[in-house]
Amino acid sequence: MNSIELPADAELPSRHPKAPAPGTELPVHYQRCFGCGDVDAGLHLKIRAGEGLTVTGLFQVTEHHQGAPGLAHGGLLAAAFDETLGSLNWLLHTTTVTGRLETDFRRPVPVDSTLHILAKVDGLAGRKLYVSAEGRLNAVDGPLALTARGLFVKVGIEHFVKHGRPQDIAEAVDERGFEVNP
Ligand SMILES: CCCCCCCC(=O)SCCNC(=O)CCNC(=O)[C@H](O)C(C)(C)COP(=O)(O)OP(=O)(O)OC[C@H]1O[C@@H](n2cnc3c(N)ncnc32)[C@H](O)[C@@H]1OP(=O)(O)O
Repeated sequence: MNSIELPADAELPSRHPKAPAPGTELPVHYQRCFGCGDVDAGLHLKIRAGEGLTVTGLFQVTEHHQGAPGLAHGGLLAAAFDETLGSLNWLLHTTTVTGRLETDFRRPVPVDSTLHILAKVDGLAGRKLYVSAEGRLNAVDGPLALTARGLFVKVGIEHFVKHGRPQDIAEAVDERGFEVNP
């Protein structure tokens, strides 16, 4: 239950034929999402489809994201990785949720930095999607600040309907016929 190692039977899934073209900015998957949505206190991540099974995320670190004076809070950086890794769903046209996320903090991230995140799919085994990412400071080839590995688990729409706060589910259904991920 605790391992995030790519299992021997994992295979690289195919990019979905209707995946957004490389370079396309991915739509907000839920307006009130803390990671990508239109939320005052949110992360306001900008995520684009990349080549193959990759996406890129841009996280502008502001003074609202501090954990120590002038430095980004580690939990928020992990959240930025969670969101970017979760956005790989768009390439597969599947719905997954985070089962496990390991984040290695290799270098402090100052306020006013732009974190360039590159996330990729490493393999799929049954419902388990193995993913990884790296984050670099201020340029795609900037200093390496974070790396992460994640295990996302495929779920059906009932996951959200069953567990989500009813009033938010009802509003989401009203707004767009309920769709959380692509
Ligand atoms: C565009 C979208 C962007 C979205 C970005 C944001 C993404 C998120 O933050 S999602 C929110 C955070 N995550 C959650 O709330 C998930 C909470 N957890 C759950 O709901 C459940 O534990 C869930 C769905 C992950 C798995 O439960 P369930 O469906 O019953 O499946 P279960 O049988 O337990 O697990 C399936 C497989 O995954 C494995 N697994 C599940 N969790 C873990 C884990 N933490 N570590 C290792 N393996 C795990 C199980 O061992 C099992 O493996 P196998 O098939 O080999 O037996």
